[in-house]
Amino acid sequence: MALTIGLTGGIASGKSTVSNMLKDMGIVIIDADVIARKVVEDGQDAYNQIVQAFGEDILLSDQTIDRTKLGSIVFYSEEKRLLLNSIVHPAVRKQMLAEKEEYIANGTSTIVLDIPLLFESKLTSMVDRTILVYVDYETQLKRLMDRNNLSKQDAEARINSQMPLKEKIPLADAVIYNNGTIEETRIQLQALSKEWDIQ
Ligand SMILES: CC(C)(COP(=O)(O)OP(=O)(O)OC[C@H]1O[C@@H](n2cnc3c(N)ncnc32)[C@H](O)[C@@H]1O)[C@@H](O)C(=O)NCCC(=O)NCCS
Ligand SMILES: Nc1ncnc2c1ncn2[C@@H]1O[C@H](COP(=O)(O)OP(=O)(O)OP(=O)(O)O)[C@@H](O)[C@H]1O
Repeated sequence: MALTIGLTGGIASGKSTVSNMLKDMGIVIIDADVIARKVVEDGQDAYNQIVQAFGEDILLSDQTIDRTKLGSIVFYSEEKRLLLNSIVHPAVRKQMLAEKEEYIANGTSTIVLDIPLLFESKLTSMVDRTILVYVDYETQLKRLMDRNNLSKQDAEARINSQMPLKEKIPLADAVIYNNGTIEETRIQLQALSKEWDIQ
């Protein structure tokens, strides 16, 4: 029987770093962020709904969604964020489930769903077990500011739009602590892979 694992964390906590390690081990990854980009491409239902809800001001000259602009709206307004979530999340969920079922039908033994908002959106029923990639707040803030070239204020707005990582620890079946080096993270993942027979 297939094992479906939900990989979660916070923004810039190291999910992609861990999911790339899993990919290198040959594990199948379904990435919610990648799907969330696809379902808002021009011509998709969610695209039309976003333009209707947020106006044409959030479009770039090539008619694609200006993600920086939309981000600067939704990360500073819970109301707008919930509105965007209500448009995008059902389409993401549907696509993730379809991909998961296809992999299961093809006999894949382990499937990892990389979902940043797994706990916030109460999606744990989609998976058998959960892994949290944890970093402390200061490290998360610094890595996010460096990676996305964000001001402290913008980085904090993004972090604060999610459930605090500390509150996710008791909700997860396993925690990978990513404050240290990449190598230290890899060692924790290898130990967990052995324990859970991830292959
Ligand atoms: C707001 C948007 C336009 C910003 O785009 P941008 O390219 O700058 O960021 P990207 O999509 O790569 O997301 C980066 C990270 O931001 C965080 N994040 C994204 N959306 C949200 C949200 N609605 N609430 C909390 N955190 C979020 C996640 O940790 C994600 O990994 C975009 O994130 C979006 O459309 N979000 C709504 C869909 C969503 O919730 N996606 C997350 C997983 S389904
Ligand atoms: N152990 C580590 N040591 C140093 N830098 C790290 C470590 N882990 C991750 N990083 C860096 O921190 C940043 C965030 O990591 P990563 O992209 O893996 O996070 P993420 O959780 O996938 O983020 P998001 O969901 O926002 O895309 C990246 O620039 C990455 O290179």
